[in-house]
Amino acid sequence: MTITIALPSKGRMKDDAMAVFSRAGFSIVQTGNDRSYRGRVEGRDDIEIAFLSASEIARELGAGAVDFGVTGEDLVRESLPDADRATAFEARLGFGHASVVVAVPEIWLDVTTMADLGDVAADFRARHGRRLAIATKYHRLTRTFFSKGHGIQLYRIVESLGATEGAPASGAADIIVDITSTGSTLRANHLRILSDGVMLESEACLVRARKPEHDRNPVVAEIVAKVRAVLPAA
Ligand SMILES: Nc1ncnc2c1ncn2[C@@H]1O[C@H](COP(=O)(O)OP(=O)(O)OP(=O)(O)O)[C@@H](O)[C@H]1O
Ligand SMILES: O=P(O)(O)OC[C@H]1O[C@H](OP(=O)(O)OP(=O)(O)O)[C@H](O)[C@@H]1O
Repeated sequence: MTITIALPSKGRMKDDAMAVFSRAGFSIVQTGNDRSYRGRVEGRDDIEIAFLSASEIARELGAGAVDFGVTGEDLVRESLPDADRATAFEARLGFGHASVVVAVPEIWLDVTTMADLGDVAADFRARHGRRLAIATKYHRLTRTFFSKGHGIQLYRIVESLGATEGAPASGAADIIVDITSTGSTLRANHLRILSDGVMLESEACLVRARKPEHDRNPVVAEIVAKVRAVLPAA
């Protein structure tokens, strides 16, 4: 059985993922040209590489269409209803660090915690005639964090696929849930992270699709062991 590893098809995440595999002894060559979405590992015809977008990798892992993937934990948890049942996070790779956060306009001076936000949400309709609107592309993570984590049920999610931080200023939403790394986009848009508003601290991970046949496949164990061996001790 050939083992398929899905790697990000572009950007720093692609370069960093290829570098980890190379250090682990799997030297990846893109077949065809630079734009090709297929690759192989030098000297190994039992491993196949697929280059996909980071969010596609999460979905393909969920569908079991690939055996391994390198992608952000945020995308796996957002894409899959029961990420830990469908996949195994085999290694945290030490790059692609970003946090998924709840951020409110800086001028909401008396809203510093999720409990404060719960109070705002509870009487938002009475005050404004509508529910609190949250702009995000992280629907599943937001629902879980707000409803299960903090008992906040009164809100509406506004789909946002880009420039999410601009939504409060444009009036498209009241607050946001988005990814941040340096925080500069939030600051530029006069938004502030709630003190307990970090939903997930994500980074790129080596993720395995859970499949029964992996248990007795030495190549699966080899890939996990060799990648783990080149990571700095946690
Ligand atoms: N500053 C950052 N901004 C956005 N994503 C980041 C940042 N730092 C790390 N990441 C991580 O990178 C991943 C997203 O990568 P990318 O934008 O390439 O994915 P994608 O949304 O699938 O791409 P595409 O827009 O082509 O569909 C996420 O896991 C995210 O956590
Ligand atoms: O905290 P910061 O360092 O300012 O980074 C956060 C920003 O980076 C991402 O945008 P990016 O353009 O990288 O990707 P996206 O638009 O696909 O989300 C993200 O959506 C934020 O807007």
